[in-house]
Amino acid sequence: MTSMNAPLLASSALYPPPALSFDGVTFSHEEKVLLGPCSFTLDGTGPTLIMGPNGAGKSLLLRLAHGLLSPTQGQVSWSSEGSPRQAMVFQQPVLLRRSAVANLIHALSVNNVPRRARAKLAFDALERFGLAACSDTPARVLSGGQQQRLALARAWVLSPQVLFLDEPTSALDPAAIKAVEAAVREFHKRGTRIVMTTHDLHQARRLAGDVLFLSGGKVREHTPAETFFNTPVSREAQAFVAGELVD
Ligand SMILES: Nc1ncnc2c1ncn2[C@@H]1O[C@H](COP(=O)(O)OP(=O)(O)OP(=O)(O)O)[C@@H](O)[C@H]1O
Repeated sequence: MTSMNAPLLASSALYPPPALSFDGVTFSHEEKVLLGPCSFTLDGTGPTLIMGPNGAGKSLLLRLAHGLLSPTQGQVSWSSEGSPRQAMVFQQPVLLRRSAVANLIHALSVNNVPRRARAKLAFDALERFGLAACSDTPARVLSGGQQQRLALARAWVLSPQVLFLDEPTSALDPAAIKAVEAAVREFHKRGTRIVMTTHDLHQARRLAGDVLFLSGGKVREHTPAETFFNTPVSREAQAFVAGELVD
């Protein structure tokens, strides 16, 4: 599912993208602290890859950043005035029961893009993401990789300043993973802030500008990617990079 929560501008994303700050953010459920307290700022060029073992709190952090969850304590803020235009792509894309192109046109319509501009924007995005031949195919009949590219195309037409991706390739084969990574690079080149979770160390090495490493609901490390992979500081990150089983 792609969700937008700021007015859509006709232009592409503005550069540099807004910085994201967590200030003492905690998320608790039934009195149990699941995440935090977390304090960090994402103000580099990224992409930011969020890594850590199962249950570390990666998805919670992404959902708090995107505003799908509210912190129990602390504040999530942006350097921009108000919340930037942002989209989120999930592991399992949520697509409407209609054609690929109609999914994009619907997204443009609900974001108040003028009717006359919608078809061109939609077809251009399908072409960019290698889906031109599938424009009339029902979205839910597309392969998993095509569906994920359609979810990315739907985000693309809305020119987000920030794109969150939660394990977008964990259900895909290598060719589909390559296509999704190429799409992520396209967003990055356009100046969109990318914040993405992955379990895949190789993928993180290919994509990351910086790495935010979580374990046990805490941020253990936030460093440039090179530092994270070559000289991780925390014991947890050292074990993770070494491929040991971390919990
Ligand atoms: N809405 C929620 N309410 C209660 N508990 C939750 C909620 N969302 C997640 N949790 C719990 O919070 C912890 C962190 O979950 P989260 O999904 O963020 O981990 P993760 O690092 O993304 O893990 P994985 O790599 O397995 O996807 C887990 O113990 C999970 O069961």
